[in-house]
Amino acid sequence: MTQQKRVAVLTSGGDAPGMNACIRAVVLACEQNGHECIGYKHGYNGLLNQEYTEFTADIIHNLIQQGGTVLHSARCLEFKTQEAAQRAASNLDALNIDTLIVIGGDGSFRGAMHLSNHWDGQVIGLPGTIDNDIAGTDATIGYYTAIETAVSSIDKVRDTADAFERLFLVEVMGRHAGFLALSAALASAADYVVLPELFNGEEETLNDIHAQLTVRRELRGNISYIIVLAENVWPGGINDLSQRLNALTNSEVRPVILGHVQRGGSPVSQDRILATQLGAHAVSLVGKPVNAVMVGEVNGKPCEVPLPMTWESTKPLDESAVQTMQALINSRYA
Ligand SMILES: Nc1ncnc2c1ncn2[C@@H]1O[C@H](COP(=O)(O)OP(=O)(O)OP(=O)(O)O)[C@@H](O)[C@H]1O
Ligand SMILES: O=P(O)(O)OC[C@H]1O[C@](O)(CO)[C@@H](O)[C@@H]1O
Repeated sequence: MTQQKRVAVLTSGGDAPGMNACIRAVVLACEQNGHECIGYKHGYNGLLNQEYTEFTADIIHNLIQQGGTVLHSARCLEFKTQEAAQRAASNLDALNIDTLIVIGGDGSFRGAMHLSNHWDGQVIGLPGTIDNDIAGTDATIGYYTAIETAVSSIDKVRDTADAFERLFLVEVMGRHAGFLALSAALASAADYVVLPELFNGEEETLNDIHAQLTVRRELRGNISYIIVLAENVWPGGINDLSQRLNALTNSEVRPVILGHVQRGGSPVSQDRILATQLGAHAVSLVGKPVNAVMVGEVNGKPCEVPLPMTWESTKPLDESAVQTMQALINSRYA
């Protein structure tokens, strides 16, 4: 028989499809285990301003398929201060909260750790970000949906690229990691992909693209060419790369920034299932002697990882995906 606890949940940092599915799982699992559950709104701002909501059956009804987050999200710079963590701790104590569940990215986990250093309660993180840049979990909630969104957009770009036999540059999100760009490039059969993890500098990249494109044109004539560019890699940004490619390849180059579209939309099944399993597992830890951990998933099984590990280790790109990419995309005409 589990002891009844009071649990609070919040979503923080960039929103991700599946955050709602995760909130739903947390609320339902709490109900199942006899815990009470409240939701703080607007990320850590809600914790500082004591802005929260009691969950009702209405809030979680039909929630699993909705994009965004019903609790809203925020980036709260103030939370980095000692005073903020102390205020958050006393706000949690005032509501007799035993466990705080934070759904967010590595920044949100740093915030969770910061709070944990000032609060006696239990803190559990759940990985929610389209970037998939969190060590200790194979995937993050929202990543799979963002891949689908990027791929369906690139498919559309391809139609017009083909019609005009143009070179297109498509910028994909991911902050400083290339997971989303690599997966989107593989699934959309892009012709070239520029990733932060494998970036060898501007000149080398330009020459490489030029060499690949030249062989391709020799073989197939003046056909379309799609380059996926991970955001924040190219020092001068996508327009600079576009102009330089234009001059170098004597081609009409069009830059497309997919942007925040990648954060929206109804979560795909993989994100719903991941969110549901991780949310339920987090609640199974409530009241247990486990603290300041992220609940992630490795090889299909939930696992607990100390929060600092999630940002102190750098998560590598999947090796076999990189090999496939090198064989079929970037070094196709080697
Ligand atoms: N070092 C820190 N100490 C305390 N709080 C932090 C720290 N770093 C981040 N936070 C809190 O976490 C919030 C979210 O962090 P951040 O903006 O980096 O997004 P994230 O959680 O990494 O998600 P995403 O990368 O998907 O946008 C910050 O706005 C801040 O409130
Ligand atoms: O919505 P904002 O604050 O512009 O943040 C954009 C960043 O957030 C993310 O969408 C999620 O971390 C990144 O991919 C992107 O770099």
